[in-house]
Amino acid sequence: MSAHTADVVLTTARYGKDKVRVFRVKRESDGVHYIVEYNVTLLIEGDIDVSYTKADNSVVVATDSMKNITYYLAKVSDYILVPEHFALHLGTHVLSKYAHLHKASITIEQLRWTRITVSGQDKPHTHAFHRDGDDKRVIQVVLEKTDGKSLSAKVTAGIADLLVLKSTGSAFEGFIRDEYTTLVEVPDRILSTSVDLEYHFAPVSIPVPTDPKLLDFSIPKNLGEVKGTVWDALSVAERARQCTLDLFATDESASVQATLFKMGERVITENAGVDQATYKLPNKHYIPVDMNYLGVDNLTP
Ligand SMILES: O=c1[nH]c(=O)c2[nH]c(=O)[nH]c2[nH]1
Repeated sequence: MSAHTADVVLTTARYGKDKVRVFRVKRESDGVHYIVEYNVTLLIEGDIDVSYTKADNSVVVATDSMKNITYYLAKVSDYILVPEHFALHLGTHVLSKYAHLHKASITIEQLRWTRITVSGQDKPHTHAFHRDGDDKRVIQVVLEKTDGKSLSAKVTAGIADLLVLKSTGSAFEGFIRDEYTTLVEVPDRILSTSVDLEYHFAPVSIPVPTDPKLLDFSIPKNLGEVKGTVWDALSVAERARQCTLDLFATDESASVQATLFKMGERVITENAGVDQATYKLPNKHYIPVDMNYLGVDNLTP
């Protein structure tokens, strides 16, 4: 809202449902189960001003209905196992169903569940899983109506809370020394951070579905031809996580900044459809305790 002396106008309006918890088991005929756990946020925009300015609820899709739509699609969508694709399906469904809505923003946070490998068995278990990390996949999809026949889709994906530490292979030297500097230069230090990554896929266009059940959302069949794009989202996510860990482990780090840039470079060069990457690597300090007063050197590794 913006205020003037004479009147107050509504400039933008957006609402929706936060943290819809979704857990889906996909049972294959060979007895193998696939599971996903998501926290889904769905926000919508469109011709909804009168619900704010005139108390007219006739344009309001209840947030409770948004939760039900999310549950319904989680049950019936073929795309549930890939959060980027599920978010595209959910947004496409909502914008096709409600003509007065123009824009949908979906965020999905995916929790880790990895198959247990039972001692003595060569294959991972068919239906038992463990949480093998606190890091999450985070997906954001913004879908907007363009010409009535198609939707423009901006998809970003990434990682949150991937906690890493290395006990050597990291230096920090040569930085500005002036009257504010107390930090000691070190050729070798412990480096730890909680990795936060967001990468942008090149924008895509999605046809508006014509099926009465609005479930004819479809993605290209031949994933081989789309390596590194949004249609290859699971492999992109695996490569992004693995190259982040690889670089963190192997880079002789001159600084967080220099290591961060190398990570971003790898994410972009390994994935043809990714045109931008943003890392946040907050330094988690492990400062050695000075024990020289006890005659013990704890400052030299
Ligand atoms: O890799 C680092 N970059 C910095 O900019 C910085 N600043 C700081 O105090 N320690 C570090 N480490």
